[in-house]
Amino acid sequence: MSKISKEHVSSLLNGKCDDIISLMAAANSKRSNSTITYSKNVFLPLTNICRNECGYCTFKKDKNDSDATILMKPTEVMKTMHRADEYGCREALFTFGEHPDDVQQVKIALEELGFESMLNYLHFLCEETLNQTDLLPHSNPGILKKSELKFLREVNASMGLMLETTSQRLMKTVAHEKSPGKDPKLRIETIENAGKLKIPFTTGLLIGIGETVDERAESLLEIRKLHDKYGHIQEIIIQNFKSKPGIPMQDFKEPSLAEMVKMVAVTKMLFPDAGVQVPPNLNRDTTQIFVMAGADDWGGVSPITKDYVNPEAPWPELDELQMITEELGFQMDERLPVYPKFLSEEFLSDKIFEKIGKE
Ligand SMILES: O=c1nc2n(C[C@H](O)[C@H](O)[C@H](O)CO)c3cc(O)ccc3cc-2c(=O)[nH]1
Ligand SMILES: C[C@H]1O[C@@H](n2cnc3c(N)ncnc32)[C@H](O)[C@@H]1O
Ligand code: MET
Ligand code: SF4
Repeated sequence: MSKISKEHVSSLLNGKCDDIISLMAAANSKRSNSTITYSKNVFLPLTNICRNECGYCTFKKDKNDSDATILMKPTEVMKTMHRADEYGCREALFTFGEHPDDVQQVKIALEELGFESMLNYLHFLCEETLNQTDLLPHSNPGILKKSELKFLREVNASMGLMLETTSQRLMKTVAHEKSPGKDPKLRIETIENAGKLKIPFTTGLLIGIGETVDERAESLLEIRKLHDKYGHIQEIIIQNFKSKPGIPMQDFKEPSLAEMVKMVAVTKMLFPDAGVQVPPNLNRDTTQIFVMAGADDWGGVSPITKDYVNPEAPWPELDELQMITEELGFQMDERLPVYPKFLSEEFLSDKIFEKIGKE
């Protein structure tokens, strides 16, 4: 499968009705069992200050905005963490703006707490999480250097970075023109370094931000290439762009159901050895179709926090997810933020391995 050409992938992504139905059936047959996995998580948006300005994002705030979170304090983070622990959550998802400490206000807030940098603070919070709760950290803080990945690996069960797209062209369009951190070269480098360091890794694509079908094919093949080389990709998120009032891309058309179905099915065809996630909260009415097209993971679902990146899209209740899963003849299966095949000393730091091993 890894020898498949870009032309072939593009032609699958351009398929019409009958082709799509065959593609869905083929992708559905690639699943390894009849379970749809999910992770019970808590979302910790440590800061919404970000050096980038993606044309689709409402998460990032300006430092002067009244609703900016310059920095969540340790007491606030750990209070939410303990509540998550009581609810039985197992994943602490640390997602926030990229290089926030380039901004003076964040830098000062960190210094007041005694931290030199955002990543030192993140490391501290991950360690506190491991020491005080049963949750396992999964951090997704944007692009990282190899040394930074190595430092965070000690205290993360897995890490994540959306590739978004391999399209260099989008660096000159409204999607990414103000986002140096979305340069595909830098994102690929981060994912590659995570592979060298044997970090179980979640990545994904954002569909509908101006990329062409060929560029979608190229993006999938790039992830396939990285996974062939390092074997560290645990999950691929196929995320559909949601238009929101006030964003620079508000007039962009959201991807159609057919486009998304083809994308999900082709992803499962190319990655029978990884989870394929379509966020259920962004597809309330169409979620089951993606399962029929080969998706096998619901991602992080939180009983106590919202999706701060898409706050207008509440996560379905677990009961509802269970109903729509079982209606299709599948079973829900809770997973940790690290997939079972990576539960080894090779892919986990001593600290994480010991913590999980004690269960
Ligand atoms: O709830 C969300 N979880 C997001 N997650 C978490 C994800 O849903 C799950 O927690 C992972 O499946 C954990 O393995 C991300 C994880 C990444 O590594 C990279 C990007 C995302 C993006 C989101 C997101 O927009 N919303
Ligand atoms: C955390 C992830 O959320 C995604 N993201 C950011 N903004 C949007 C949007 N408007 N619609 C869908 N996904 C979005 C990006 O892919 C980012 O990496
Ligand atoms: N800012 C990071 C990125 O875009 C994390 C997700 S968006 C809040 O990669
Ligand atoms: S998507 Fe991430 S990198 Fe882009 S502006 Fe939003 S927070 Fe920053």
